[in-house]
Amino acid sequence: MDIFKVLSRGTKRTASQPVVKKPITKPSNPQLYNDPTRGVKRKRNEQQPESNPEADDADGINFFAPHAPKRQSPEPKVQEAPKENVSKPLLDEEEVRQVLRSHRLKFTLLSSHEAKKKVKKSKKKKEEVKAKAKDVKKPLFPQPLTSFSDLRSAYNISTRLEENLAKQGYRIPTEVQLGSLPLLLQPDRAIPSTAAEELHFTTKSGIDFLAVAPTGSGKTLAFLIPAINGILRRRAGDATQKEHVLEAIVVAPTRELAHQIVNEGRKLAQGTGVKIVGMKRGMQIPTEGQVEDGASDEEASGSDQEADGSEDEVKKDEAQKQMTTTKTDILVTTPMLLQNFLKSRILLTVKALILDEADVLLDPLFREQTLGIWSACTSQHLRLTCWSATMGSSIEGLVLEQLKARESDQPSVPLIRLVVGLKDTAVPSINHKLIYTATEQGKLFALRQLLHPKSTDTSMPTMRLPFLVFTQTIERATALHDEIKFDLPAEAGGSSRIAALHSSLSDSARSSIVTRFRAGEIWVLITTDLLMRGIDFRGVNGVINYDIPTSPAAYVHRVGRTGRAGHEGGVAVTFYTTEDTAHLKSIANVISLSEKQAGKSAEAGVPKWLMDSLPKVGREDKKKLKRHGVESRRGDKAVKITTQSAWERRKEHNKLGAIAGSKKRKVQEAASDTQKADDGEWGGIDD
Ligand SMILES: Nc1ncnc2c1ncn2[C@@H]1O[C@H](COP(=O)(O)OP(=O)(O)OP(=O)(O)O)[C@@H](O)[C@H]1O
Repeated sequence: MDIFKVLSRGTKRTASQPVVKKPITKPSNPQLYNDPTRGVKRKRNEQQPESNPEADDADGINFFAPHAPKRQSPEPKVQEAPKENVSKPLLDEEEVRQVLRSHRLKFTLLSSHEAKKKVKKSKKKKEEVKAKAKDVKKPLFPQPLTSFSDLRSAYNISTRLEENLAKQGYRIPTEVQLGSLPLLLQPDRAIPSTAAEELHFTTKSGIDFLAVAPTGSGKTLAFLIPAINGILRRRAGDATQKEHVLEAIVVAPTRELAHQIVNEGRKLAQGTGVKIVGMKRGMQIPTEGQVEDGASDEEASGSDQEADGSEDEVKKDEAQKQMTTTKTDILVTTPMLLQNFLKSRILLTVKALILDEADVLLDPLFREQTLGIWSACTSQHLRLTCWSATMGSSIEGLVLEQLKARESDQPSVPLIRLVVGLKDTAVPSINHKLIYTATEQGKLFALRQLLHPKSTDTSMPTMRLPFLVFTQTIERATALHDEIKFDLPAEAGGSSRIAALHSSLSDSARSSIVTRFRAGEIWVLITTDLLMRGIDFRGVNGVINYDIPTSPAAYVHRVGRTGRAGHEGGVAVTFYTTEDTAHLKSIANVISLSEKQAGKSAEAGVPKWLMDSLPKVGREDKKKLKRHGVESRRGDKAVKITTQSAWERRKEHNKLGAIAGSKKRKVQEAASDTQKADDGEWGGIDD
């Protein structure tokens, strides 16, 4: 079997691949592949939905199978509108509660602006104020999405979008999709008006939304489907709209993640007429109300018109602007790229602002740029959605504060939070392992044992390539790469199989490494926290925290690069030395909570003696660690990963490089000899 194919094999079936009957192998990750109606006690006389034989065959576990797809015309209409009438009956309240409970979905109304207004009116009556204030955080029980077929039958999504989902091989909604899609597609249908009235809010103008769901649980689809469908729906109501109008912005912390979202979005939007573009340096997008630039433009054009031939020049200028301006419906960007472009410009047309990895986007590192983008989106109809696997209460507080600040210009919109499973825990299907080494060199030794497992290494977990190795700094990533790049034998590809990826590389180098890793050409990718969030490398079998993560959230995101989309067998190894023990407790807590969640003994990842002996980490120390990492790994000295001197290392590498080069040359020579021999035999056809 071709090793490259094995390494790059994805979980999804593409349209071109045939449906193959296979034995039922249900992945264990409870975030995926669940029966969305689990827990619902169905009434006897209830009509059973028709099953979709293809979906049944492919998964064998789709108990609530989608309706057989209606026949479509061979080439569906571009920009097809979502249909208007809705007939699918809703689940009753008891059924809704059962489904949400069994999938561990918890919805909370974080703010209801109307309730606050009422509180203000009755300011004098203290008790009443207290009672109303309690109303502000209330559990909610919105309708769940019982199957992807309901997206069309109950929530009006465009047929083309529904088809694209099926084409991508998505059969059953994940838990975060199950919980969020009805609310984001049609909040007034997902939450009955009586429930909203009871809590003094209305969903007429939509909702703002926070979702906290494990890594690899399908949050990208959960925000892309409503974004694309919202554009199609609005477009259907405005026949005059011919051009692409920027209606949704997705902000992600890294270029790699932004690029990935663009790709996912384009697959979903194929044939719908919705355009998705990734922001680039120097790119122009149409803006309105350019407070500073707009004024000078007017002045300039006024004076131009007075001069001879100026009208033509103005037209030329306009045409030039039009040509260089990128028109799109959805823009995916990093905070820095868009904020640098925006400066004082305003985006009036944007109706959806999506913050992927919202906690880091609203962290001090990116806060200014993210808030800058948010305040540039001045539409009254702007709705915010925030997504992450980890979300501290301070981030929720910040979102609430910002929404309140915009309250005077906005209609009354509730902020609803969805938490899937336990808040801030890693994907439970991963096997977590903490490995102690006394020294830094011990870590290198242990890493080599993982690279070249021997049957005698019983203390070491078995890790299958490919894997990701996280270090604390760029310098350490580079140094570790230098150290181990010749560790794999030349016959297996040698140094070409190991790469380092960090932010000081050029854009093209970064994207080439990501492409090669996705294609299975690179087997060990050494990186920094640049790659810890959002990146979906489906074939990754293991994550090695060569240097400990600097926060529990960083642990969750780093190890979440494996065990994605229900895949079992992912291994997360964290090395720690004596210097790390002071910081380890909060990470050990996440590990033991994840193990418990997976139904394993809490001691499986962290032995009790270790947990008991680890010191509590103080608030200030946590902050310091998050900001600067482990002290001893900063600065020049920390870069040294090996005991060998640079000279010795270089000598050894040169030797290994020469051996690898000579082997490669021999192989090439042998190949060219064969070619020559072949040529000789063939003789050629002379023209
Ligand atoms: N309903 C589904 N059925 C099967 N696979 C799915 C489904 N939804 C998403 N996936 C797959 O799950 C993988 C992870 O999805 P995604 O990248 O959206 O996760 P995420 O929740 O955003 O993770 P992270 O928190 O790490 O960013 C992707 O490969 C995606 O194609």
